[in-house]
Amino acid sequence: MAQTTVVVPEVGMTAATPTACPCPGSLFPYPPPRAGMAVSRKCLRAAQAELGAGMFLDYDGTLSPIVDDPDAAFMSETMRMAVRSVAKHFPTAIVSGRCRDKVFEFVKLAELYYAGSHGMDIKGPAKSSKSKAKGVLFQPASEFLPMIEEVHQRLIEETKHVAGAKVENNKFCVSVHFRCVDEKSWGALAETVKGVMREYPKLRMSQGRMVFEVRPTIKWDKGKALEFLLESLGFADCPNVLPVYIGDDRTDEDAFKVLRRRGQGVGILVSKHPKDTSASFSLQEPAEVMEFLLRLVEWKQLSRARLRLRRQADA
Ligand SMILES: O=P(O)(O)OC[C@H]1O[C@H](O[C@H]2O[C@H](CO)[C@@H](O)[C@H](O)[C@H]2O)[C@H](O)[C@@H](O)[C@@H]1O
Repeated sequence: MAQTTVVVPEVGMTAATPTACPCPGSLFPYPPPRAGMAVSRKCLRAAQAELGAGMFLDYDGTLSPIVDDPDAAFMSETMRMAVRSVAKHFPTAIVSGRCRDKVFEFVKLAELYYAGSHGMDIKGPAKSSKSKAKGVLFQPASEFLPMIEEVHQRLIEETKHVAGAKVENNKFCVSVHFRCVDEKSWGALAETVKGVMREYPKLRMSQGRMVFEVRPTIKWDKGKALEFLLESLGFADCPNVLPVYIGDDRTDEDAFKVLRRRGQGVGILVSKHPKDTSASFSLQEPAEVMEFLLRLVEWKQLSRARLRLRRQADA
């Protein structure tokens, strides 16, 4: 059954209900006073103690700033360098609503894992990697490909009269963007999309940041993708592994919930505004995400150097 959603602007949907940080020993509640560096303490401690960690990063709004044109959501070269550096120390995955090929075109790092289409298209690193899950490929919604292609065409046809609307094919799901649509037409556009959805009971509609997202009703989301990746990486039952998931959107909440339920790792919400969230920490914007990643790398390098010195002294 197609899900119905109410159109709300992204700022308007915030709910000022800060969640207390669930991590024992962590220093700052959500949202921290100055999110930027506060958030990194627990992760840094892990890096320092030579514990393993896995980085799971959403793309839009997390690694790249939100822009009007989805095809122009480029990440900066410095952000790319930060992600590349972090991936040298921790297995790193991009978990995005975008089609996997498209997000790879933006990120351009072959050594990462990519989970595109909200986790419905997972692939391990192409480049030589020491990782256990190198050859992994998982597509739980492949039977929906023809239906998604059909609904994509239908949505293009049905929304072509709405100025500013843009339909994006994300392979196992479809996005209908309304960021550039006049606010007065949002309701009508939502009705049009819902009308098409009624013909496809095996698909459902949800709402992201100024976007309607159409996808299969299967029980698969970014949270399931995160669990799949943790399993593939051999991290599932390792208390000394600290997965870090960073994301800005409603769909990232599924991943935050997984971490909370498992009592493993930390979820970090990227938002300038307080929101209802299952994340434990927040960063305000992609620039802070970059700073956080670089700090993590710095501390990891420092801890390695410290360990080397200690070993030399003990020898
Ligand atoms: O899971 P994500 O990587 O965050 O992908 C979610 C959607 O991101 C993109 O749309 C969003 O970013 C666009 C570019 O900044 C912006 O114009 C749009 O309003 C946002 O919703 C992407 O285009 C969608 O297909 C993804 O589903």
